[in-house]
Amino acid sequence: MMITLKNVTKEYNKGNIGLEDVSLDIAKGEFVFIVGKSGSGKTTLMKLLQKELDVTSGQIIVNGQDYKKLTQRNLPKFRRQMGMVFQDFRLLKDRTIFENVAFAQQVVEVPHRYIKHQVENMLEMVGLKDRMNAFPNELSGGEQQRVAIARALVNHPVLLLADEPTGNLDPVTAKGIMELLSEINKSGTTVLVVTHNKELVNEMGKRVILIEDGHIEQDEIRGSYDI
Ligand SMILES: Nc1ncnc2c1ncn2[C@@H]1O[C@H](COP(=O)(O)OP(=O)(O)OP(=O)(O)O)[C@@H](O)[C@H]1O
Repeated sequence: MMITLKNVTKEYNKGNIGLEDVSLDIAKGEFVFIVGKSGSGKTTLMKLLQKELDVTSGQIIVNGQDYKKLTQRNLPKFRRQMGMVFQDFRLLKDRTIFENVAFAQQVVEVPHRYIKHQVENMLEMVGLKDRMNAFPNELSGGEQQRVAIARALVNHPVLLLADEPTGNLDPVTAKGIMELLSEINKSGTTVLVVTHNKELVNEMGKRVILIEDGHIEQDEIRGSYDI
């Protein structure tokens, strides 16, 4: 399994429940949509998976690593196995497209001579190699999201977590981004996508997990999103 949650509960201060007694298995290589109303617990799940938050009770195991045994010291290295993509892209505005993607590699101290080659390969995959010297504000929203995806993938993560990756994009661009995520999945990366985009969820015929009030309400292999 890539992801296992066993009876996971996350309780915030003042008794606010983020997730309650959630158990879940996601196999290596799966593509999964996480859907549900605002406040249902989707972001809580993503933050627990990134270990940005700790569980109140229960167990999380990702790629063989039990989160309880993950020390603060090992956390950065562990997180490098995960790529993350957000609704608001989160690119560095004063860096070029190339530098934005290269930055992820400099952080992990990839030898300089490899960086250029790998960054260019990633930008080629997302169709933006010819824009590598542009700055983020010279790109459309969809293009910026492609850069963010290239950045998330440049260290070859086993797991890609995307929180509302198409939330700021028009329907056609959103579809292109979902198709790109699907292609990435086909090359072996496990992909989890939180989204409110019903049309795309229904069109893509992937596994859909519906969260409601901190519980898994529905989990279907080729699911749809009707609520
Ligand atoms: N830091 C926090 N402190 C207290 N309660 C919180 C905190 N973060 C989230 N919650 C509560 O936990 C529940 C789940 O929130 P979460 O952010 O996971 O929902 P969501 O499904 O991601 O919503 P959205 O679609 O609006 O992003 C909500 O009731 C929310 O109020």
